[in-house]
Amino acid sequence: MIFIDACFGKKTPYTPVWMMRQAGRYLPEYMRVRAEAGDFLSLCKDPKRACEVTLQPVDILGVDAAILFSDILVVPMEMGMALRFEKGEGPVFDAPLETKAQLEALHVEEAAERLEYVYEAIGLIRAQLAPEKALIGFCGAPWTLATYMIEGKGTKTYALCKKLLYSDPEFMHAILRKVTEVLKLYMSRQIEAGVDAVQVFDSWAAALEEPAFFEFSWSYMKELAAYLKAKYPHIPVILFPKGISGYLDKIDGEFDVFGVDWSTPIELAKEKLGHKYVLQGNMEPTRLYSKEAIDGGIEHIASVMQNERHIFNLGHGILPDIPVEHAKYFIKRVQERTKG
Ligand SMILES: Cc1c2[nH]c(c1CCC(=O)O)Cc1[nH]c(c(CCC(=O)O)c1C)Cc1[nH]c(c(CCC(=O)O)c1C)Cc1[nH]c(c(C)c1CCC(=O)O)C2
Repeated sequence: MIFIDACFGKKTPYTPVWMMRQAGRYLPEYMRVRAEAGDFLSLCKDPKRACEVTLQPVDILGVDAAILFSDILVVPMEMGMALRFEKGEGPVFDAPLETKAQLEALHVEEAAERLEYVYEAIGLIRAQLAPEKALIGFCGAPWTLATYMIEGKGTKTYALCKKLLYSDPEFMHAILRKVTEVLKLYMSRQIEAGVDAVQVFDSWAAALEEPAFFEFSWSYMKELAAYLKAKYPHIPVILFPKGISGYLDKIDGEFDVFGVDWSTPIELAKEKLGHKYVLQGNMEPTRLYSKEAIDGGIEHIASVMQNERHIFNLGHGILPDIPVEHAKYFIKRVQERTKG
């Protein structure tokens, strides 16, 4: 698998490419299956349909890896927090985490068991995916999951999380420790079900100042990655802490690929981390609105990375109103430009 070779820094015939959020609303085929399923969470819990939408971008766009279709928030949901997705509002936990008793009541082993529908989807996908294409499993970082669990929904200020973090850091650590324990079990089960690589999304890493990032986010990412690398050395681990270009000097730990977000200059990531980790990324996702902008973005990244120790991707998820034709163009142009 060229994607897996690239994760381990091996030379590949071209730079493999996939897109974060590649299974999603910009694809009419996805919208059709979601409508059949009823709603988004029902789709996540339906292994056959989750398999179908995971495979769509591989068939339609020709990406080199599939990413499991699910959501990071199924983990706190199966730990026992009721979750709904509201139109225009995004995810909502109606009873956000406020007290130690609530934390105490959340499940660990049972949560990993209840996520059986994810493992079942992985089995179906791996059986249908072409052998040369990789299947990426994923989870949210403990910090990013904790932001939703504490705020109850997306937030601009992270006020509740930060109030807790600075006023009762021990409680914050207790939350992060419990989530990390579930993620160790969950990612082990994903690997045993058949994923070829795993990515941890720390979408809200940039909410934290430097010492807080290393204490409350990165330490748990590293702990999870080290656990998985010790247990499954053949499975590449990709870490994606979004928006932390100012902290790159202090990034370390046992993992294979560092996900570079679009706000971090790729030259800077290469200088600071390129010798230690394979880099993934980092085209500005809104460049997909224009073919000229796509060409310019690819040219810049390809000329810096030179088809070495690199996986092409966007620097965050694809937006729902991107024309499918432009997404196809991006994938094809990367594969052509990086040949040889
Ligand atoms: C923060 C986060 C979430 N989910 C995820 C993250 C981290 C990645 C990132 O930073 O983008 C991760 C995620 N969510 C989804 C995937 C599937 C795999 C993929 O194609 O990348 C992955 C990897 C499907 C999804 N997850 C969601 C959708 C849209 C649901 C729909 O309307 O069908 C999809 C395809 C819903 C979701 N899920 C989440 C939000 C905030 C939303 C609502 C956003 C919106 O409404 O646009 C939480």
